[in-house]
Amino acid sequence: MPQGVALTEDELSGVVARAECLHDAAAVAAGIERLAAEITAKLSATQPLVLGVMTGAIVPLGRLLPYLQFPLELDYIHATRYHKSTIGRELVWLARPQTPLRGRTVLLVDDILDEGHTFKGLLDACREEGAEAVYTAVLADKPNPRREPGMVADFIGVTVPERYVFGAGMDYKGYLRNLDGIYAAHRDDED
Ligand SMILES: O=P(O)(O)OC[C@H]1O[C@H](OP(=O)(O)OP(=O)(O)O)[C@H](O)[C@@H]1O
Ligand SMILES: Nc1nc2[nH]cnc2c(=O)[nH]1
Repeated sequence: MPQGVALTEDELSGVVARAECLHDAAAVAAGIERLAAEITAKLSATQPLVLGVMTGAIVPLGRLLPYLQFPLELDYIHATRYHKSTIGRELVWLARPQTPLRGRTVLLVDDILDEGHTFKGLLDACREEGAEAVYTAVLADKPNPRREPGMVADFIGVTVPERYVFGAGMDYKGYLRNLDGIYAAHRDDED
């Protein structure tokens, strides 16, 4: 096994083989197009500042941007609470946006909304920085009974069940973000 690597190729193949495909590549593509249409309808006249929530936003945001054919600025924000694990902990800030938020319409783009603690922290921070309006877009919405009260994404690509999911930007212990579909990990692989 190469140095510094946490999971072997065989272990990762096993995780994928045992997983359930929830949304195949075509369904993910349709979800991205749905997001783009709804975001365009709502925000195309606002010159929004689009903030990708690293790292999970990379794939959905990269796929979304070419469909957003109106003036926008792009920056990123980085806060994490899963740390290559399947269990969320406290939110740790890694990077704040360099673009001033004061008076701006901000669109936060992320891969998944689950318990909502990440978006809660990001929304509070954007408002504290003076954003005029803050919208949220996620590729995958996971309705979770433990969801932070009031946290609902404004724009949703697809819905996933209350399972640990990966692919289309979402990681399994730091891996598998590069799969083109969305998969639910087998219960035995969840911790
Ligand atoms: O709604 P929540 O329960 O707070 O979880 C959602 C967050 O969890 C993941 O981030 P993670 O901390 O794993 O970092 P990542 O973007 O590097 O995957 C995901 O990208 C969301 O930002
Ligand atoms: N990859 C991944 N990240 C998450 N963050 C919160 N829930 C999830 C999930 O189900 N999968």
